[in-house]
Amino acid sequence: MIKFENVTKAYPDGTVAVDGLNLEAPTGKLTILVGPSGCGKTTSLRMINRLIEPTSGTIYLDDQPTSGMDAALLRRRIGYVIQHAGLFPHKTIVDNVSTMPLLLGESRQKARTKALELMERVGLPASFAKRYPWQLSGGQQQRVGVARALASDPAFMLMDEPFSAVDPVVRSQLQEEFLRLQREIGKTIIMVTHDIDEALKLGDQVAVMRVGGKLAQMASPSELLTAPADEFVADFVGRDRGYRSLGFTKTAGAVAIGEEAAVQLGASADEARAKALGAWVLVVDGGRKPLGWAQPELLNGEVKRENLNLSGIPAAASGTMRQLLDAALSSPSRRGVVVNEHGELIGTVSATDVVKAIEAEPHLETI
Ligand SMILES: Nc1ncnc2c1ncn2[C@@H]1O[C@H](COP(=O)(O)OP(=O)(O)OP(=O)(O)O)[C@@H](O)[C@H]1O
Repeated sequence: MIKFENVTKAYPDGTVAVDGLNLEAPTGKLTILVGPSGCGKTTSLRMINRLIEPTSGTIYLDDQPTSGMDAALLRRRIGYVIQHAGLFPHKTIVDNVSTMPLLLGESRQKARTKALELMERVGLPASFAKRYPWQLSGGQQQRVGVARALASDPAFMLMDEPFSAVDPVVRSQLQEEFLRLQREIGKTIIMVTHDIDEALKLGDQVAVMRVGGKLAQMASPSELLTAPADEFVADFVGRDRGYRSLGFTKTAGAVAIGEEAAVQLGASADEARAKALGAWVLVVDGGRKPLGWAQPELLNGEVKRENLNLSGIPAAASGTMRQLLDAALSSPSRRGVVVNEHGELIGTVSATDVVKAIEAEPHLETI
């Protein structure tokens, strides 16, 4: 656990960057600090590993005040990932990742083996080991940054805008991978971002800060969306709150899934016409994985890939109401495709049925 108790930081020029911050980041969870530019997020983070010393108040690491600890030893217990990865430019990737284990006295061989394991874990091929940071893309450098922070197997991690220097597609990929990794490693993490969507997607809990370094609200993502503490938080969390909060509402059993008579790729136009409901028929592969929708009236012979409309986004039966609604709305037939954990067709849902389920059960279990 990382705990802030009444922590204030006033810079020598009088700027109060953080003002009486009380906050607890629970063990094994990902806590996100989010807020507008200049609200004191980075200052708060850097006070934890004492790159910045608080003016007053106490920060605890598992109930021990950090002020009494040796700063260098403290930093070894805490992994630190920053924007642009902050890699050593003159060191190879494997040397970057093994820096900390070497510092901690591990043999070269062991540190190297561990570094290669970690590289694999964050999705970097071993062939990158001998490259230098400038030979990697921004997203790959960020992965190295994460691997390096994990190298000493710290219980705590601080991450300052770790995914902000890459394009939106890579960013989303890195976020997904990171979530998967965190599910395995369960570190106590505090991450800073200015992006509320990132905070809501990744955080177990989210602390919204306002300029002047005060905590506006600390809550789970779904609570922030459904019960913002005040106008500032409501504004910061942004529009589409009702819709976005559905992203935290499980579908499990709440919406009836209808049967959908699908045809396989290569089926005749006659079969497609016979099985179509309205203008559209769903097309699956040999393993019953949905491929897209076809309009039998437009078919010239058998169902081919080029006949398929691919706009529908299938939802997992175990997913959220938002995914289910999105599946229905994105489908050209307006029937949202629902799949099992192997991606095989279960059936379809209509937007009306999803909305009915939401209305019937406004307090469905949230994630
Ligand atoms: N060394 C310093 N001396 C004086 N003021 C500083 C110093 N470092 C930061 N500040 C000020 O403290 C406030 C908080 O800065 P901080 O970097 O913690 O904000 P932030 O929320 O991380 O911002 P951003 O999202 O823009 O990175 C800002 O007003 C900033 O200008």
